Amino acid sequence: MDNTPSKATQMPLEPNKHELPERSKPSKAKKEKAIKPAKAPKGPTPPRTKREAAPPIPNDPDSMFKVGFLADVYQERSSERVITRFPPEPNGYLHIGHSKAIAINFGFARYHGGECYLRFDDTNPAGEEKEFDDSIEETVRWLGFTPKRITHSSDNFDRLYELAEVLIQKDGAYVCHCTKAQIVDQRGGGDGKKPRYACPHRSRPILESLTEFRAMRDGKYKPNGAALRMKQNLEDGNPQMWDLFAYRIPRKKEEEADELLEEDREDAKEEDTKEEDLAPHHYRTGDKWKIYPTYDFTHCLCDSFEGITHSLCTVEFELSRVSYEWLNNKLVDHKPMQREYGRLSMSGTVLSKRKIQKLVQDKHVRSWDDPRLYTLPALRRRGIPPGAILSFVNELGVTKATSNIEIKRFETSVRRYLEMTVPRLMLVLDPIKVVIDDLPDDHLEMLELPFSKDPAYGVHTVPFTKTVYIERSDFREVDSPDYFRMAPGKPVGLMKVPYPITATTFEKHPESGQVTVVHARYERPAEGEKPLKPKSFIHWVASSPTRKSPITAEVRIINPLFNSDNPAAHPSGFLADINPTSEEIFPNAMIETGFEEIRRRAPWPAEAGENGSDSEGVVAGPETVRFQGMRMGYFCVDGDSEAGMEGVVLNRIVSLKEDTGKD
Ligand SMILES: Nc1ncnc2c1ncn2[C@@H]1O[C@H](COP(=O)(O)OP(=O)(O)OP(=O)(O)O)[C@@H](O)[C@H]1O
Ligand SMILES: NC(=O)CC[C@H](N)C(=O)O
Repeated sequence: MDNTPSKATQMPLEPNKHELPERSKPSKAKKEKAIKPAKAPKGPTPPRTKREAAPPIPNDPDSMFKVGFLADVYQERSSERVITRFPPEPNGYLHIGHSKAIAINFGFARYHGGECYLRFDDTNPAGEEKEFDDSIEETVRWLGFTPKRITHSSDNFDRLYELAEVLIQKDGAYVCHCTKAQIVDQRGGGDGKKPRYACPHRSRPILESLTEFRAMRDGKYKPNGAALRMKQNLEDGNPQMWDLFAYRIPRKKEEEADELLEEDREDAKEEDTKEEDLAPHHYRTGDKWKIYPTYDFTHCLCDSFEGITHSLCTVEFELSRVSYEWLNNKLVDHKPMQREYGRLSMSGTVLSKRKIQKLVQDKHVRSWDDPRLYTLPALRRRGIPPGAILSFVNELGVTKATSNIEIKRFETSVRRYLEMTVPRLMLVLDPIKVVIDDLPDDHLEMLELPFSKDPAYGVHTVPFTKTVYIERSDFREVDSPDYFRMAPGKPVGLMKVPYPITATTFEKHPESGQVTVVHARYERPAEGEKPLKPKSFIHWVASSPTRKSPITAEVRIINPLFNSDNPAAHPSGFLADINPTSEEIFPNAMIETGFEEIRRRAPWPAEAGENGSDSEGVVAGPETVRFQGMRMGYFCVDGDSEAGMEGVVLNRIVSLKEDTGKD
């Protein structure tokens, strides 16, 4: 029997989601007012975009449960203790969309004083792995949720099998040997518009189906040679009632045709031919089973076994609600209530496992957790705090409509969160040396810098010496009246340094012509004179071997991985839409010494889920070392860093929302 996927809403030929793409996702100053954009020389220019208009952050992190869709869902069934589940298939890493499902399922239970289980929906052995199981669990904990129980659909394989026999005995299922084409025809053809008619096997005697089902179990049939179908209602207008599969004999390698890339499609076919007779190996049950229950048979029953009260899933399962209830009514007493909410999808990126795999395989990105991706491990590595993700989801709210979100909006939300939470320090991405000639060689002044606008964060000290480094883009060889940073003859403030400095001369590399050193004068006023007031202040770091300053680092600036909002729609394929400057590397960045304290105190502030010492959270990784690099953005330490203060690698989490000069 051919198992090629088909349009689910019209023709639910194979009830496993991998065989049913179409049940599927909707096609898927002291503000320095004086600082003006300047034509900077090469190098990073501090961000100067206007403040993005963004919706206000709901003050209440539980607002999504108090009003709207989820409040209504609760009202429908409020008399029992709430039990929910988050049911991922362990066949890949979770992505941003899953954070909504996690926030909803775990959050709903927590809000109502109930419990939520993490259930691995492992009914499709091809592609499921323990590695994904582990990663998913860690991600859920990283988001700050503790599953009350961790279960697997496969825990119930014996019980499900027994119930399948019961269903046959109740004349509610039959073994079918039709080909895919025959089944399509029985269901009214490809568009479902022709008359529907019963499968010839539908009327076979109960005992015969029972014998054949046992034969399926015992290996008499090759993959797809027979299937157990539910005897539903062909008259019903809902395709989810047209005798869905309950059990199937899968091939070793399954196609996920909804996501299959053209180039992979050919490979997959070849492999399928070679391996088609091999039974798949399940990562938990091994080779015990040759037959596997479908999603439609499994999910509702497992929900019932676990005492789930509210089974919350995404809208593509709305039509499935009827079959969900039909089967539970036939076989079990406890009846969970399925309700469907809108998916969260991100534009400007790809979330499909196969596409991400291709990006990794072809080395467009380093790995599945490359910070340019929108898998949750990638967002974690990029330094986005779990709280920022939850706040983003809460901000969007929950309705039945799909939230199609632009990367820009997500970043605005993250930026706002970081602005209120992380400490600040000075970091120079692309340094240029400044020698303040009139300061003594051994000048060492310790200056106090606050870690935040919030005094609770405290202060730290940084050395100020004769040699400092500033951002290359903060210097211009030729001054102009509309330029307010460093240029010959123009005083500029160094943040928190008592007096301004004025560039006097500069040296250039004979070949590259690049400025190598700027010489400056310290504008200490003579007795009785008023100090000069610079029009702008720039960030800097000092050179002080005794104070171990600066700390050097490689900084990776994360830009969008794709040029367009819809990479999948690119006529030459999504790979053709890759942004060649999705990652900019600054190998010689410099950080001031406050970094040591931030690193020591991380996670600072502590985030739910990053509480390394607590067995329920996850071990705080390098990404929990987060700070605002003043005027430059928000940064975190990348796992590629070495352990000490040498070999630090930073990722820029997001740029700053404000124009330059914000202290
Ligand atoms: N984009 C999304 N928005 C909201 N919820 C989602 C999204 N994607 C998956 N979910 C929900 O997360 C839960 C676990 O999903 P699972 O990993 O099994 O789904 P999936 O549809 O295979 O995901 P994928 O997008 O990786 O194909 C399900 O309840 C599913 O409905
Ligand atoms: N009902 C659901 O939440 C569906 C979960 C299921 N693992 C999926 O395919 O997406």
